[in-house]
Amino acid sequence: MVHGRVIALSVTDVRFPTSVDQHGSDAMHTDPDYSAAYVVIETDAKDGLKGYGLTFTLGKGTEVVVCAVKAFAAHVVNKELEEIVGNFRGFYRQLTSDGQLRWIGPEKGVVHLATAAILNAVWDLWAKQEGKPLWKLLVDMDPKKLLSCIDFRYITDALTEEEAYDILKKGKLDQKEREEQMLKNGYPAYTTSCAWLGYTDQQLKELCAGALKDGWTRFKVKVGADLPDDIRRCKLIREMIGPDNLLMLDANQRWDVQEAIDWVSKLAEFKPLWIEEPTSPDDILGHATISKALAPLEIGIATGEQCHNKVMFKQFLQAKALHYLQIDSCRLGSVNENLSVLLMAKKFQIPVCPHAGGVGLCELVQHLILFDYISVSGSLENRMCEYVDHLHEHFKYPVTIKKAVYMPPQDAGYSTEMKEESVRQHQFPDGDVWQRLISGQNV
Ligand SMILES: C[C@H](O)[C@@H](O)[C@@H](O)[C@H](O)C(=O)O
Ligand SMILES: [Mg+2]
Repeated sequence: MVHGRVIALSVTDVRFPTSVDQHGSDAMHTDPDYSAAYVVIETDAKDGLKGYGLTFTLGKGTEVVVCAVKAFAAHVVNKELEEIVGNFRGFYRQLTSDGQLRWIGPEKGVVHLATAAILNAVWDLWAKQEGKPLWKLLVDMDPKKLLSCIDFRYITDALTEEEAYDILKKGKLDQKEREEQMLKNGYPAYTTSCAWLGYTDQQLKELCAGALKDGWTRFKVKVGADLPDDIRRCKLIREMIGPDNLLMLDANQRWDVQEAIDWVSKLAEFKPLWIEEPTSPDDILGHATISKALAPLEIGIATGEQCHNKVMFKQFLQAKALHYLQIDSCRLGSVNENLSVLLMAKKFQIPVCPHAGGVGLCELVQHLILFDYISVSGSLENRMCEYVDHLHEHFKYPVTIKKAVYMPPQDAGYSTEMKEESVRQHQFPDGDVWQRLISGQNV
């Protein structure tokens, strides 16, 4: 049973200067400082457990999200935890329907990122109080209880609560076997760490050679800024990984619709499995057009890391505008909204291949994809979870990757907790790391 009354919610602006070495760089985000609005929830319960939550942001964006989290705090503080998770659908609705904050969303952008950070902390605390890793809390949960966490408003034309219940009931069959399989073999992953856009060819070669040695067989390359560069880099990486390993491309929204079709056609010889975010993440029909045009080349469309909410995912699915659905643990309204998207993907038979990386995204999303496999999709076909090898050392319960698979986390919670020392040092602008940078150079 959950217990305790929330007595405090704090939020910290935590930033890592990853742009200095071009880690995380792509065709649109050329100077990304991986950052998080980091939330801690305390209760008056005697167990002393705290809930930790975050949303992933980049540099300056963090201060705006921090402001939004503070604006939401009154909804959480002084509430009994039981009141929150006992009617989680209602609480989700309460946050997303705040009569004043809704105007600057609704359910999208900064307010939605803030909602994610807060609710991620609530889920962490819930799982900790139950003494289970979050994926296991979800796997063990009764379908009716799971459904009571989801707000179905706006999606019932695509997925009714009854249909969702049937999916979850079927998901219970052979669940135990799939759980054991995950505990033994882990969940398949791909790596993006070898080929950020700002890396030199030499770096790309070295990182790729290292990754192959570590057993990686699936690689994502950033493209979209300069075609001759893309051709050279794709050729290099395809030569290194050979014809049988998988190659994915990510343009991070760089092109117009026709431009995307023309550009990707010129990279078809490198046999990419998918092109990710070829155009504006909001352009559902544009993605559908690109998808049709690239079908003869057998290149799929992947998107989702900047898909605002379940309504957009619904339309992407209805319009047949994507082949690989990339949920994000911090862009949607936490586990609650992600559950609805996993269920819609199951109904539309589209594989979920989560977005991860950034700071903390691998730690969080591994729980969701494990639940998806064990209790919803039951399939590994065309499925893999992104992995990026940065900043795990700042987490108290970092991911365990073994030979290119995620091994299920065992510690109670949502793996969201950062090391106190890391938070202190990277707090912006007062942490030591930033003070040193500010005194030495302009940031
Ligand atoms: C700014 C970030 O590193 C993005 O480039 C990254 O999340 C990326 O789109 C990805 O798919 O991993
Ligand atoms: Mg991407």
